[in-house]
Amino acid sequence: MLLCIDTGNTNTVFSIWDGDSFIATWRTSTEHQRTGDQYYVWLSTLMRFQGIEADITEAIISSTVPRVVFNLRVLCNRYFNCRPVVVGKPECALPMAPRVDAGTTVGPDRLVNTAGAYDRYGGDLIVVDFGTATTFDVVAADGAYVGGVIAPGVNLSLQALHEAAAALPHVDITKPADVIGTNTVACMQSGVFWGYVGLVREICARIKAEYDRPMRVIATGGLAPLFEQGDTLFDTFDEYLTIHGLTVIHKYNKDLGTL
Ligand SMILES: Nc1ncnc2c1ncn2[C@@H]1O[C@H](COP(=O)(O)OP(=O)(O)O)[C@@H](O)[C@H]1O
Ligand SMILES: CC(C)(COP(=O)(O)O)[C@@H](O)C(=O)NCCC(=O)O
Ligand SMILES: [K+]
Repeated sequence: MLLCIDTGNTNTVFSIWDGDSFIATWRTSTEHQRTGDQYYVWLSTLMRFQGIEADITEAIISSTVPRVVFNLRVLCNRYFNCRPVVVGKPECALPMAPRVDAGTTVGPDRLVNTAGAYDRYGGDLIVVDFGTATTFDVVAADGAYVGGVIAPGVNLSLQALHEAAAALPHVDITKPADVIGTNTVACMQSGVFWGYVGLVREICARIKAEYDRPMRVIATGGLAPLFEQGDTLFDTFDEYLTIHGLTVIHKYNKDLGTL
């Protein structure tokens, strides 16, 4: 069975696959101090709790936080006796190389989203991933990542208001019914939520104008559903796009015979 690990700056998602069948997925916070042993205690407890007897023999890792990779490698080596494929490392081949400025390191999550989205939806896409940062990835007709946009994440924007202004509290994001807030919290939520709707709409419109071919917009990431409701920002919402991308890249490397 295959263990897929997707580490973002806030959360790390583990998922287990048996060939094309999805077995389970779990999420934990991303902390670079966590050791391989700690990951295993957490993971094996959840597996036992759900009665999953997974015989993990292969693993693939994508991490936007380079320093956690060491301990994730230890987890795979020590407890699953396998060498994980790490997206972004030279030994991990990609179905299509990114076409970006020389010397640019594209976030592995964006490469994974690109591979997953191309496999499921074909090319000419904008993938919007609502993570710690909100990324827009442009996937060309041939499936290559050809650039995009990085915007401050939704929660990051709220946190920045709280941290920079003495009188602004910590607030969770929600979709406000009205635009005109009648208290501080409602004003903040309105600013970030409706501001974000505008940000997504404007960036997608400008990408489409610049790209000059019809494109579809695919949304993913923890907060994407919040922006899905009632607004026509996206063509498709795909919660499991990144996980799917990891399975696609793993299969690609396996088929090459390099694993
Ligand atoms: N289902 C959810 N509901 C509300 N907030 C969420 C949910 N999932 C994630 N978040 C929040 O969205 C932000 C981005 O999370 P996530 O997509 O896990 O980011 P990353 O991939 O960068 O680690 C975080 O602040 C997280 O707490
Ligand atoms: C933009 C990101 C911080 C998003 O990470 P996330 O929100 O998933 O934690 C990550 O993709 C990254 O570190 N990228 C490197 C720069 C680039 O992609 O161009
Ligand atoms: K992400």
